Amino acid sequence: MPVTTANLGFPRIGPRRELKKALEAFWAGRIDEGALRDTARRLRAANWARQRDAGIDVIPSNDFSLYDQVLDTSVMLGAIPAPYRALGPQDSLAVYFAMARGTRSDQGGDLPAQEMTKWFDTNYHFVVPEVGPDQDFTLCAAKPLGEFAEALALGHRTRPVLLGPVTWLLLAKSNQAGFDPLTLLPAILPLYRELLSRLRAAGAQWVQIDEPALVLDLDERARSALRTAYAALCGPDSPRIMLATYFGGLADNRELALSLPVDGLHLDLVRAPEQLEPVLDGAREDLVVSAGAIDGRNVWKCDLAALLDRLGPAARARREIQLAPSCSLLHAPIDLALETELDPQLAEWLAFAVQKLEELALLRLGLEHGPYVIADELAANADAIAARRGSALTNDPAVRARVAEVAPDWTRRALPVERRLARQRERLRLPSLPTTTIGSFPQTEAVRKARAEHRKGTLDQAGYDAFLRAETERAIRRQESLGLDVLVHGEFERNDMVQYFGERLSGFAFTRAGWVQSYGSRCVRPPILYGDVARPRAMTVNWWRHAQGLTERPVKGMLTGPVTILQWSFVRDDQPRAETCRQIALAIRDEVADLEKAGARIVQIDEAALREGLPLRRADWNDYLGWAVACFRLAAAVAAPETQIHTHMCYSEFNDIIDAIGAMDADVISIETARSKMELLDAFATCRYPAQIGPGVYDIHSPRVPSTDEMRALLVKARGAFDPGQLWVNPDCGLKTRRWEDVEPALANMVAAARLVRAETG
Ligand SMILES: Nc1nc2c(c(=O)[nH]1)N[C@@H](CNc1ccc(C(=O)N[C@@H](CCC(=O)N[C@@H](CCC(=O)N[C@@H](CCC(=O)O)C(=O)O)C(=O)O)C(=O)O)cc1)CN2
Ligand code: MET
Ligand SMILES: [Zn+2]
Repeated sequence: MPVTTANLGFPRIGPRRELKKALEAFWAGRIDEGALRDTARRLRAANWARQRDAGIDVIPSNDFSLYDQVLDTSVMLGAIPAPYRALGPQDSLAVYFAMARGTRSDQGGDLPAQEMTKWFDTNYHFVVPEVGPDQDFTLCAAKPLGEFAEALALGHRTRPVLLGPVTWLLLAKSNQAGFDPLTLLPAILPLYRELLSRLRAAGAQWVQIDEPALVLDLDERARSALRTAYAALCGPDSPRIMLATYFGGLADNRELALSLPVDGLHLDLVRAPEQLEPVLDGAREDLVVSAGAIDGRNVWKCDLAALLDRLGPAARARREIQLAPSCSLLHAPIDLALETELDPQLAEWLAFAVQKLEELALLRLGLEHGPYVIADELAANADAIAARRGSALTNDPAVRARVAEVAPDWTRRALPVERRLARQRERLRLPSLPTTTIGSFPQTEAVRKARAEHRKGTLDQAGYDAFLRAETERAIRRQESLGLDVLVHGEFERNDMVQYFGERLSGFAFTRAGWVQSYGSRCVRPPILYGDVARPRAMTVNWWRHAQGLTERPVKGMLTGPVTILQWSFVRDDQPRAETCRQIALAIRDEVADLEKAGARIVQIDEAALREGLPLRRADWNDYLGWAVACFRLAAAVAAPETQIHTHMCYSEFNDIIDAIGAMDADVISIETARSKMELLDAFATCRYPAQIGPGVYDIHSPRVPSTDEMRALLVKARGAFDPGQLWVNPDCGLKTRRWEDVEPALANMVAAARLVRAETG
């Protein structure tokens, strides 16, 4: 049987972030819809051509999105809450972007954005579908059909990608307590059937339906929903269906998956290599097995020889095998060829999206015709793998020795939380319901321009520093006049909360163009953590000292925590993540000690990604939470009892990990709650969280300015769940993506709300 190559999805932002730039220009009114759609069309055409040129047989369509593929699915099904629906036709950009971003009052609207949350265990965010009991659905198939036709006209008979109905419903939230979105399955299946038959009529021979929910712990409802769904969707009117699972193994869902009448099954063999044999053994003979053998979530070159060995037997059997990345390449940077400044030795070890597709093509040649047809490439690949394994770059004996020295008391603070808080109260003398922000202030055009000029060399170090110091001073003055109680320096010197630290630690490398979409137009450039991590010198102390020197009010030292640095980097795969994380924790611990020595009374250690790093299967939780919490404590516990340790987390569902949150033993935690209207607080209240907590009252993901009343109502709700002395008042997250014009009135309203509630509480 032939071996084919397939891709599950290609990054859509463009090699130079063309989509980001076009979106932001459109939102700012600088370009019109036609120009935005032209850019989108050009990007799709270029992506299809690149995939074909790389040797990919099965190329996806409808993997493109102007914002998010889950939102695309909601709109396609007509799951549009009434206030947005009123803004225009189902497929209009007005409706689409209102759901994604909310509408601004100065433009005649005042709608909040829909909730956003993390896509499985990635740093990609999707817009959460919202449905209710009297939900009606209406199919608008323009996007998948349009993109299929567009590709066909360019000579590519693509395999359209659809998000599966069961995963879509499992990700949806109900707008009414007690309602289970999964009960809507019978209502959406006819729409999917209609869509499939129209795709088939348009010439699609296959579709890829993503059901990553199949790698989760599923209850019987979800399992039976999958059976019902695929019994309905597979049939003579549909194209053949490649059911895609990724981000983990099928494990106890394997038999279920194999019982579905689909034509193909995609497996993530990077996260769960052990599932290949049992699937091959258990599958119908005509089931096409898609082997997700190349890591779509990391940047390392594959080991070609090892993969030829592993996949050889499957390729020689009678079944059709497809070679693919483990998941969509959405999570990988686009093209290593754009990196001109990487250490050439390190560059030899890497593969980005384009290179990963080339690896697939090589692998196919090797499997089909024997390794000798790719002898040169195999030899080069083996050299790179061996060089990385043996390289001194990845091994720093001093770091190893220090990690070995860590003793249990390094992770314990000297006093229990109640006694620490008492001392901190004495020292800080804050009002009740103290107000603060999460750290960053707007990264304005001017800030980015200064940084870009500094990098290019047109602004010298002294000039750049002077600029940043002035910017920090302005932020301090603004916070003082807003009446905030605990201040921040504003993070103007940071390009990103992870990249900034990576750039100051050894063991990390950086790309020029290795952008990965985080949400909408927002991208990150995850550092590449290739070696042992050490901190050559203090990273933040001078900025903190400058800021604290400008004001009497306490300024928080501001650090990113070890788990978050780990989670948002491309991490070495030659040792356990826990080991790498401990090295980062020691570096952050030294920074905490230095900030304290410099006089910081409060140090915030952000662990925004702690929840996102949670394994998808419950059976793996304890192990992860054990080392992740220990790493946070290793970083924090060096602080004296009177130094207040804050932590911050966003988009976190804490209900099921609340014990671990408590075990972090922070003095204050700030969390995202505004969008979910304080839903999260129950967990903290029920477990009688002993420390202090700042539930976000201002949704910073949207440019909308929340009113005093609205934030006051949220605070009143929070006050019901906690002791008055326990609560802080703050936004959901940092303000770097916002403009001062929105931030100032919003924070003024926030301070006013805090004062109202203080007065009411007496
Ligand atoms: N790593 C990470 N993950 C996270 C978050 C986060 O802050 N960091 N926050 C949460 C939400 N996610 C977010 C992700 C990105 C951004 C964001 O604002 N990203 C910026 C880029 C930030 C950055 O790296 N900026 C650099 C580079 C700026 C830039 O574009 N420079 C140009 C040159 C510009 C010029 O020459 O004028 C270039 O490099 O091409 C800088 O400021 O220095 C963006 O997309 O616009 C916000 C939130 C969850 N995950
Ligand atoms: N201190 C960081 C900031 O305010 C925390 C952000 S969490 C994504 O931007
Ligand atoms: Zn945050």
